[in-house]
Amino acid sequence: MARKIGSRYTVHQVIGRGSAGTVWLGEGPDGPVAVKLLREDLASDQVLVGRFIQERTALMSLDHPRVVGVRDMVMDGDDLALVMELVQGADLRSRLDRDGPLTPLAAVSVIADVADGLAAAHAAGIVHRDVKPENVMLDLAAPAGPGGAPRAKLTDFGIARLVDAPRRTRATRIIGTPDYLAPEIIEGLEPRAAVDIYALATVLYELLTGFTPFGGGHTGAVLRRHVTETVPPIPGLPDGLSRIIGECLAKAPASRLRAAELADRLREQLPYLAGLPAHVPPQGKAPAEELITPGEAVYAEVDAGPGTHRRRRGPAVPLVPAPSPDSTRDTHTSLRRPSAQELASYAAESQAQRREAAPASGHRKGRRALVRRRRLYAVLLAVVLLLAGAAAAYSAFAASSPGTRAGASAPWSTDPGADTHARSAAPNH
Ligand SMILES: Nc1ncnc2c1ncn2[C@@H]1O[C@H](COP(=O)(O)OP(=O)(O)OP(=O)(O)O)[C@@H](O)[C@H]1O
Repeated sequence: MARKIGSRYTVHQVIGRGSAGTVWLGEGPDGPVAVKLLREDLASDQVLVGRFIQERTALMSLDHPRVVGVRDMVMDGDDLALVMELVQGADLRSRLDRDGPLTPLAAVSVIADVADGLAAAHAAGIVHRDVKPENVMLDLAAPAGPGGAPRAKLTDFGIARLVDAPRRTRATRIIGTPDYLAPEIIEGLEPRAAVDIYALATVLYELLTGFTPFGGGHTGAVLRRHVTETVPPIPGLPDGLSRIIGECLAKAPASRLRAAELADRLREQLPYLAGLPAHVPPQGKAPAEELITPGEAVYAEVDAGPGTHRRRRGPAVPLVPAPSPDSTRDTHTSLRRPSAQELASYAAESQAQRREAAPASGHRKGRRALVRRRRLYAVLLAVVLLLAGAAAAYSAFAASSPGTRAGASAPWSTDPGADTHARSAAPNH
């Protein structure tokens, strides 16, 4: 059913839904467009509308081949809509869900494209703040890139800020998608360009392996890992590419590469990636799932504006996928920011858990096994001594009491009444 949006656009059919609204296929004066109609509750928020007007110029002036262009921003009665360039293709999440990890060549080519888009945005002073596979469109109408990889475009620029800032971004809350959140956001710092680099490196990791480096399990566990854990290495990757991923996932924002540098460094890697196969994730239980502790429930508070907290698209579990109902990924969530003490306690807890769970060196592993064996022997010895003592005491008692001999089966009865009855009845026999 066709519907008018403002005086210039008509939308025909829904092509996608996200947390902020519905995306429609539409028609404008210059041809086909994609129109994102924001949710009603957002569209009626006066602060958001003000922000919408404020951001209009910045978002519309971001013009780059690796960014999905915002053509117009429309306010019409109850409708608040972003009119975008229509991309003939699919988002990267759908591609990943359908086909699994990409070959290293395709993954790096796609991420280099997105880094180009980010470089343009950062140069214009715009931080995306919600880089994730859902927000990368694969442009299937464009000629393919290196190794036949589709060209990529980053979309949803400024949406996280636009939609979330007016009502929810207080000092105590975190806005974003947990798997891709840079540690400084969790620690309460103002998100700068480096948060996009961290998120993009997380996406690269996910394209290569099929899972995010710190995702999986309870949201609190995910946040803690971002702050305290080191990146699990990807086997079989050229060192140069592993180094790039490590630098971009550095905990300190200043240590990360800038977007333009990242794009260049990734393209330098392309010759070394030709012919490398896509990663096949092993099956089994994810070690990170075992690291989740009950204390992490303090993070569970979620701002439940309609649609702001969605769980979907299956598990994003570190190392191997685990079909746990708790391991689906939150997308675009508003969370309570943990206090410094909570983070510190999670850090300490994390180290302790790591000592327990991480593969130990042969020496430490052997020593722990020895200590465990000794403890087991001590417990067994104590049980044997106790039983021997009890048996001796019983034989002494049995020898000195004829009444007990008469009701010999009674002391072993599981019925306390039977036991009492046997002993009290014996003298009458
Ligand atoms: N410019 C576009 N051209 C073509 N399809 C688009 C365009 N923008 C979005 N879509 C489609 O609409 C779907 C929903 O997009 P939307 O941006 O609303 O949500 P999302 O990014 O998937 O999730 P969230 O908003 O929760 O982060 C996308 O998955 C994509 O398939």
